[in-house]
Amino acid sequence: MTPNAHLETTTATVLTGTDLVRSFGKTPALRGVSCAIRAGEIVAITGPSGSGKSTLLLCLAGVLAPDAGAVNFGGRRIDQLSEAERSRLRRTELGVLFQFGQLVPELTVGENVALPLLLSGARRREALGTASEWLDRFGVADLAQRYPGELSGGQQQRAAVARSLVTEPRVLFADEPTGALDSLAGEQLLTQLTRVARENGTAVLIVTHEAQVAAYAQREITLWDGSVVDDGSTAAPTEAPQPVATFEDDEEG
Ligand SMILES: Nc1ncnc2c1ncn2[C@@H]1O[C@H](COP(=O)(O)OP(=O)(O)OP(=O)(O)O)[C@@H](O)[C@H]1O
Repeated sequence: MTPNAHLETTTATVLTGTDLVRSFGKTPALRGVSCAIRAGEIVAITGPSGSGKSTLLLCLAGVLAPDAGAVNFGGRRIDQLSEAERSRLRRTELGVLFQFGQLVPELTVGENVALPLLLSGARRREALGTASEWLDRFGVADLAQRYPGELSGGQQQRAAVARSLVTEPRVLFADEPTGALDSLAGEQLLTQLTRVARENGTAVLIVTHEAQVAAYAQREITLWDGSVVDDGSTAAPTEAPQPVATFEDDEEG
């Protein structure tokens, strides 16, 4: 066994927030939040209304700048990037999904899903082909030619999820993604989203106040009044150090 063989079984951290502070006027939303997200893990951000969940998500996604603290993604301080650089990152390596998927009503469902690829310079035919594959993964490929207004809420949100994953981001940020859906449609969406994310190795951060939604996550980060009160790290496999081979072991072996 090599001295660092244990590292090969440790899932790498893909995103970290360190001591994040953010206020809106005199209202503190985050009071020094730190968290680490590993590649491919599905994490729920929970807590009561106003505890800072959405603010944390938006800071980690590079949508909102923290007043203090750092956000590291893939070795880069994304809180220090320009707006143009952050928005490029959100078109490529980070995906963002909101409660209402915000499909563009004038575009077909297929065009909507292809949009992030088109904005990144892909050819129309290829982008539509890839979009159709992603719609298929969410069971709505037959709706590609329709307009968003002709779809149910659940179908629209599945198309929005397909759009948020079409660039195969390393992290998907989802704010109350099932909040506008009935419980059956919400469960279908979460089942498909978590399955596809696992298949692709995409980490997913889901802001939710619903226990049923949090149950789909491997770990729960709980906020209270702008602070983390529990980050589920006792349940996380890499937080508890495992016995590893020492140099002495190697010399003996
Ligand atoms: N754009 C804003 N302008 C002013 N205050 C804001 C803004 N966004 C958030 N806040 C305040 O910051 C605090 C945290 O809000 P945030 O939306 O992050 O909480 P939340 O846990 O996501 O709440 P909810 O579950 O109700 O969506 C709240 O006091 C909220 O009123």
